[in-house]
Amino acid sequence: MENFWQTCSAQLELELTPQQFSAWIKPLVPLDYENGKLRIAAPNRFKLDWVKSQFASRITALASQYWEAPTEVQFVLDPRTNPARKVSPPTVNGGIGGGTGNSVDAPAVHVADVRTVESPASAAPSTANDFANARGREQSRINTDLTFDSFVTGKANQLARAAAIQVANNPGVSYNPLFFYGGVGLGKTHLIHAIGNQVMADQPGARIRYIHAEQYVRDVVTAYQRKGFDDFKHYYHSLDMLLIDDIQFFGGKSRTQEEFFYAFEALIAAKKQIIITSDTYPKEITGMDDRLISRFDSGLTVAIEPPELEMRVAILLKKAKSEGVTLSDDVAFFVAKHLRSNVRELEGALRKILAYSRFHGKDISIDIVKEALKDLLSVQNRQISVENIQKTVADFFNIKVADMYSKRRPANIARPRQIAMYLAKELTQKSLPEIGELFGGRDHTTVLHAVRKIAQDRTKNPECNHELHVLEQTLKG
Ligand SMILES: Nc1ncnc2c1ncn2[C@@H]1O[C@H](COP(=O)(O)OP(=O)(O)OP(=O)(O)O)[C@@H](O)[C@H]1O
Repeated sequence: MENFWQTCSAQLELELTPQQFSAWIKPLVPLDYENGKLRIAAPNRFKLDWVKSQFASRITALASQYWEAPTEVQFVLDPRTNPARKVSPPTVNGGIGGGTGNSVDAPAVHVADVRTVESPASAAPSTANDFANARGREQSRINTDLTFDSFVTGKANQLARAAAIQVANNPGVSYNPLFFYGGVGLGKTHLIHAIGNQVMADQPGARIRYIHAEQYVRDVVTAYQRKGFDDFKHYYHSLDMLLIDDIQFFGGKSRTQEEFFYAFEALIAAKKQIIITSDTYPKEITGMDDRLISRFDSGLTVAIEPPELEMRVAILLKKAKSEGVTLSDDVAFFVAKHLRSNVRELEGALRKILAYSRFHGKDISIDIVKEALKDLLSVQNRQISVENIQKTVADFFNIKVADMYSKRRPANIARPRQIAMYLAKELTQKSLPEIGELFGGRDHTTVLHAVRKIAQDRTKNPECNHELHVLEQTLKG
């Protein structure tokens, strides 16, 4: 059973984001396996319900595959962390998300769960004492692996890294807040942990806190339930540095935004550093209060772009080296040429290659890579993704990928965006509404307009036709 759990965890780690993996899968403990029934313990009811709804079918499939027989997976509360205890009763109407003036922003999917669980924000300090004691490295939630040393620099992120170093050297002084934005898996989280690590090393007593925006929302919910806003405020307002990740999750959550606004004002006034990440630039975050948007933009806002080829190669070589493996340049180039979207994808591919070569006892060569990444490469070859189209078109017209999702309309951005929409319709199976969604939540009629306009231009304008031809060839590889 232990072996199964290792295999299953390794697989899920590949499939999920690091945050998802460490929040949901890591805390699970396999208990026993008997007569085709596997029991897995979760640390609390909140996690149990969430894991059951989100991951049960995947874990069941992996278990059935492993034991080569249909397996029933049962999730139970971990008896060690849950001696029969009283759970506070659900609040009645008017509680979380009740639509009253007092409502608070439960994370959309968790509303029912959050009400009944003692500590939904299991990673968050939950009592006055915990808040008061939230000191030091452990409480800061800084990941010590994510440092400037392990961060590879290239054109795509050199500005962001320079700003990060500047802020790490002069927290609260140079740029406040510092705001990083960019697509998934491009190193935003890594970079803010790197700042945290450096400041922690320079000032060991500093009260630093890294928090994912979803967790902050849950902290607000918990504070609301326990009438603990004084502790909450005291904790967040007295930090020396707040690193808040993926702030787009605050969109539409007005109570969270209000609390964050107070924390923001208090910290900035006290010259305490705030660093924020988001998948898009401040003005583009949907459902965000204008006062917050203007404050986000009041320090320095820097983009992190998808890594270029040389940087992808450097990342692969460095990551392999840290695993004690030397990759040949040929192999690194091969992988980097085929996988272009983000660093997380590169890491996943490298893990697969290393596992494959260890398992088969063979040295890593291009043939081994082709075998190990068979599924990934065939998907890449067969399917052109909208993400890929956006990146290729942005590169071609020398604009930022983020402009593909942005609401900005200058012609030098609007036209490439229309071309990307046209290509998305031509080269993928996506519907107009799906494409609109992938271009920053635009309406399908906007996509339709773009598709028609570019199709028409193509017939009339040879230069446009040529551009599209080049782009199509590039995308088809
Ligand atoms: N420039 C880089 N050098 C080395 N590793 C990197 C770099 N950029 C990203 N990574 C690694 O890639 C993985 C994904 O990066 P990270 O989690 O920081 O992305 P992100 O931009 O925060 O994405 P998301 O918005 O999905 O959370 C991490 O393991 C990180 O260490």
